[in-house]
Amino acid sequence: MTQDELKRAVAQAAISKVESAIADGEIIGIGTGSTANFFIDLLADYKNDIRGTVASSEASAERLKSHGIEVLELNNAGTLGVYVDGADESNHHLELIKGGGAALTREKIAAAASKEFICIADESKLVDRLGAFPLPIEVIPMARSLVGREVVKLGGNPVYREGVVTDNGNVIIDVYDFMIDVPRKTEETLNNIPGVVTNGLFALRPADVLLLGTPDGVKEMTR
Ligand SMILES: O=C(CO)[C@H](O)[C@H](O)COP(=O)(O)O
Repeated sequence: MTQDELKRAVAQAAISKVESAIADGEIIGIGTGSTANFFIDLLADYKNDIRGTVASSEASAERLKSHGIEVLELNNAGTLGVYVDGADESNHHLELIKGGGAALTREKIAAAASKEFICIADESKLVDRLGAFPLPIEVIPMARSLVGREVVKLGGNPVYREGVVTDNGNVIIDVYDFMIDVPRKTEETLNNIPGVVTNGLFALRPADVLLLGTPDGVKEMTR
């Protein structure tokens, strides 16, 4: 199976998981990225049944609207029934690295606003230890150099993601060669640097369910 076929399979499995939430009139949170895009496209079949969605990026909002699916502001949506999103890495505790698509802050907000976070990924994303994927940090532009120096003090190798501006008007620093032994601690430490909006570790609010696409079918992991 190709990677896209695995992504589509997990997106289909996630659709089955959210059917009851849709029937109950819950608002569905929608992530960002190529796996989330498969989910959005499959969700189009339910556009007449969905009360509303909240998107974690402008790109996902546009894709939802192109299918005729209602998109709400989070401030008007209350608690989300379920949030479905991809990841760049997941460990076996369902702690994640996200933000490869630069949408990490809105993704973290949507996950925090949700009763249940379902992560969808192909099997290449499951790792024993987080950190082979460079850890994204969203940074207020004037703090870029300061944050970079602080990251070096913590042992990371910060690289400015040139040409990328987030939906919130900020920049992204990707941290290479980082030892992430205790993800919750690293998440807190980085978020305490002035100028950091948030970092791409989802350990304080990990996924509740991980649907993993494998050639043998979709595997489900829970915390
Ligand atoms: O965090 C993200 C975007 O900010 C994505 O969920 C992550 O990059 C995975 O993307 P894909 O499904 O394309 O592999």
